[in-house]
Amino acid sequence: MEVTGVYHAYGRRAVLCGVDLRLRPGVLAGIVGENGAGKTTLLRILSGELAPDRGTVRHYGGFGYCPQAAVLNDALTVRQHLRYFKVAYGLSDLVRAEEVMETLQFSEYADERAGVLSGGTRQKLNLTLALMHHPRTLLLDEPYQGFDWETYQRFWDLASRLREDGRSVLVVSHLAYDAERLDTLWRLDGGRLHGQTAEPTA
Ligand SMILES: Nc1ncnc2c1ncn2[C@@H]1O[C@H](COP(=O)(O)OP(=O)(O)OP(=O)(O)O)[C@@H](O)[C@H]1O
Repeated sequence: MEVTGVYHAYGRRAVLCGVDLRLRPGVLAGIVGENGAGKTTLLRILSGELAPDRGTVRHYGGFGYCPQAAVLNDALTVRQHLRYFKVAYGLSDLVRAEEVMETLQFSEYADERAGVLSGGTRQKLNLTLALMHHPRTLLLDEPYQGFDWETYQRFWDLASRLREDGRSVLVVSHLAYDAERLDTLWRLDGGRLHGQTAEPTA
């Protein structure tokens, strides 16, 4: 993924003021920033949900986007969500989705309606829906909110395996607890990305 000169304002409020970012294959990267720094705005632009005022975003291959708030239909079961997304992604089977469910350990909820799931389990489903087509690039907005400690560890194992498999993963969070797990960490401040590691521009 390659991002060049992205600007965005809501009315007169400038939020992004020239964001440049390159994500190579096999890189696990993070963006941190204070509340209101523009992290979600940036991810919405990277995913194509929001058009930037200026600048370009190029994806090389498919990407998955896990938004901060799960977009689930409370009346549908977990399995129905998977079937719906299988069609949307044009997949021939649910093998990858089932693998992710096993890793996150919520396969036993397959026939539960989303409306009765706990916050953490909804987030597991949200993440599975973003991952199930095995995208080249993954964009994750606060992906582990609501996860218990064990699930949190499993999430990072999953992210490491994706990296080993040559995928790129971008995790956006308001806290940098996980800096040592990342290849690259940027801070979003003043509408721009600032490098935080020895190799700031992966
Ligand atoms: N649709 C919108 N219309 C107007 N202003 C918006 C809109 N969305 C976000 N903003 C403003 O843009 C700024 C950046 O918001 P954004 O949600 O991108 O920040 P964030 O870094 O993700 O914050 P948080 O950590 O609290 O989730 C904030 O001041 C917010 O109030």
